[in-house]
Amino acid sequence: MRRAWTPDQVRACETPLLDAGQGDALMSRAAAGLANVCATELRERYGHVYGSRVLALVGKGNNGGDALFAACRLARRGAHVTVLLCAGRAHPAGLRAVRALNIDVRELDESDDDVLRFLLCAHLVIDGIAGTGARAGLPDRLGELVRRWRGRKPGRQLVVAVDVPSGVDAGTGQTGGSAIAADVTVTFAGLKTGLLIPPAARNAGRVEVVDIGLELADEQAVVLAVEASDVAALWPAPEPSDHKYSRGVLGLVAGSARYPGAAVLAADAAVSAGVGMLRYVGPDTPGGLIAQRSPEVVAGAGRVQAWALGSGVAPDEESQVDAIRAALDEAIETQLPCVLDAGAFDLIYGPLGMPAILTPHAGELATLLGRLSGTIVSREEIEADPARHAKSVAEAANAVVLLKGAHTVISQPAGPDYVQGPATAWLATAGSGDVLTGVLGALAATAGRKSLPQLAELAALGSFVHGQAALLASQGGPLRSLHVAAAVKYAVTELRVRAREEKNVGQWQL
Ligand SMILES: NC(=O)C1=CN([C@@H]2O[C@H](COP(=O)(O)OP(=O)(O)OC[C@H]3O[C@@H](n4cnc5c(N)ncnc54)[C@H](OP(=O)(O)O)[C@@H]3O)[C@@H](O)[C@H]2O)[C@@H](O)CC1
Ligand SMILES: [K+]
Repeated sequence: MRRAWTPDQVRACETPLLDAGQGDALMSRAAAGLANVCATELRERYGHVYGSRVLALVGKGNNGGDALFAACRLARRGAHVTVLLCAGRAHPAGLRAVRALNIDVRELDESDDDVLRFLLCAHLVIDGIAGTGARAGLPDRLGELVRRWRGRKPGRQLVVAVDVPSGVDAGTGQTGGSAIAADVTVTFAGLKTGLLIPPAARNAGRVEVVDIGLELADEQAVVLAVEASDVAALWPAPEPSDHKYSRGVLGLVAGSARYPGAAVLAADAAVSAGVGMLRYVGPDTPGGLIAQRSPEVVAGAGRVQAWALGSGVAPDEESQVDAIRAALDEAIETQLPCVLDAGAFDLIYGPLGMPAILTPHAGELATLLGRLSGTIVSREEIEADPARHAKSVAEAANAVVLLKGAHTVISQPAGPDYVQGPATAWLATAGSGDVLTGVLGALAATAGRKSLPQLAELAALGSFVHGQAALLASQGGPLRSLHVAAAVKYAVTELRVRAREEKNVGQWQL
């Protein structure tokens, strides 16, 4: 599991060490780790550190201090370093260190053209303008220069952000008007929440964590992300004594004569994800299509361990809406977990009476937010701060909210958020959400876990595996949602087998 902490949590952890006079040591470790990553990246991209042109953008705080000391280390390894002071002042000891090495130090009072020339000619730009102490957005002139640089940036140029890309809010993940877009972010002690939360997560690139001797407690992390190594442990697997009913039965109310494909995709995905049994509730079309593709699916309602409701159901499909309503009533009575999508959202007017995962996209979240809390927000406002708005709906509906998007944000009323990054942009295609509903439904039916924190973890797991299945189905090119549904089985199997092999290798090495 990847874990992230708020800047305040990291600062609280730093304070005793700073009080004990270890601030310089912390910065020295941070700068050494930063310089090492820069050197490795320079070697990988250009073959050498010696002779490469490095530009360090330096702000007035400790983030700039890290960049200055790292610049010294790279200069000692033969890089041609230029320092651009972006705020007039800079970390005094760091500045003394670069001056002692005769490193070229410039100020932002150079002409725009000169600054752009520095930016465009560097092999490596180190972004030490601002870190955890920063607000979202860059100051006006700097922001404009960064925008112009981004428009003309050479493809091979490397941008390494120090701790967080400047211009992002390290806590909330907001970016304001302008922010640095990094290829790599070298962060210290542990991930800051803004490195996982969109939109800032898009600016971070690959994130490398440098150990500087701070111990952040795993259980206090407030944003998490499921990764490959978690799947084997978390994915529900049958015991030898299990049968189809004890594994878990999923009830699916989805699709309609108008949108039959949603039901077919959700059913395919649930079967592929390994549900004990699937009961499909709905009209002959799409019921007949499902039976043809998946003869193991049982038609009609019956006892289930979870419901997946609403994909491909329009508000005027009365029989399907009634079936959803009946399933919700049963779920409230027996506290069955439900996965609610599309057509099911129209039936939510307040806190839900059963454990549930809602799977809206930004537009549907805006509608839910308006209905549940009277707050009117646009789709764009949600995309600018998805974590906050997902949390509002999670609190108002007392449910887990999985907000679909390139980054998937999973929020719950009390407990950590999860953010799953994009596996492949090809997944942005019709039917993706229906496949996800099937996967989440299968997980809810078979995991036997239904507290909201457990459902939030399952939602993150399902989202991650959905992305891995998309990677298998895509192979770097266009994909079909049917193939993603089928690939769920192979994604889970591959990740389980890989975990077993790694465990065996580990034992052998011991
Ligand atoms: N503490 C430690 O032990 C360790 C800390 N470490 C490092 O310290 C970093 C935190 O340093 P920090 O607290 O000095 O703040 P920092 O992020 O450098 O800059 C804040 C200054 O920038 C300004 N500013 C604000 N917003 C801005 C914006 N959008 N764009 C531009 N400027 C902006 C604002 O000034 P203002 O504009 O308000 O006058 C403020 O004074 C941390 O990320 C890590 O790298 C490591 O060395 C490990 C040990
Ligand atoms: K930075």
